[in-house]
Amino acid sequence: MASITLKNLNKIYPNGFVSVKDVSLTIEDGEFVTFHGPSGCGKSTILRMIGGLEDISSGQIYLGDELLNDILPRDRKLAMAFQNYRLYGYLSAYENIALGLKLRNMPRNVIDTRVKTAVKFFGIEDVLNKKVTELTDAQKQKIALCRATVCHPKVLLVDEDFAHGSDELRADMLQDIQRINKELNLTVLYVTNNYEEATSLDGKLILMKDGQITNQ
Ligand SMILES: Nc1ncnc2c1ncn2[C@@H]1O[C@H](COP(=O)(O)OP(=O)(O)OP(=O)(O)O)[C@@H](O)[C@H]1O
Repeated sequence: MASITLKNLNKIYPNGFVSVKDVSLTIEDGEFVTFHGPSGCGKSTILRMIGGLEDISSGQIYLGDELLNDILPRDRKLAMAFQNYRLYGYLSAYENIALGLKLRNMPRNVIDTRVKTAVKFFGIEDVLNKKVTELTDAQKQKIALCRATVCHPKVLLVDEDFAHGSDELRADMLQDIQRINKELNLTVLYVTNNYEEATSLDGKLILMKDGQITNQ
């Protein structure tokens, strides 16, 4: 089950700043959930805590019945699409997509099938053997999404800074993550500062202010 449950989640930084205040929330399996609020309201902090990139000060995060608090990020069955893609320029698109599968010691034929299925899904079969440095930003963005989905995560976490650079890249990314939600049945959590965008997306909208959810 890919539901996410946040129970009384708090994030207090060492300087005493409370970024997330007692947030409780249930996200159902397969939902597309958009977090929106002004800069600094804590929405990215929530995403980073779910992904395991930020320590939790108190509270619990569950994926289905599984408590995630003390599970390493790579073992959480979540994929993250954040800024900079973290692609390796000297490797080919294929090698970048396959990286996580290789680290998990998957058999070569399984890796091959998964990589080819992923590029087909995103319509970029033609770039498989190119080095990342030879790709356009639009292709790099899709390669990053291939890499995020190829490990068959249950949930995809996307921060809006993933699509940086142009409106076109952003529109592409939104289209892709909605397809990932609908066609691959992944639960998607998306963080955005843009109100019009947030209200135009299908699914659940979570509004935040000063570390709290305001529309519950
Ligand atoms: N290490 C830190 N120490 C103290 N405060 C921090 C630290 N990291 C982040 N913050 C503060 O926590 C608050 C929430 O940050 P967060 O990145 O979650 O905001 P956000 O709502 O996603 O905004 P943005 O869209 O600008 O990223 C901000 O006010 C930020 O300044």
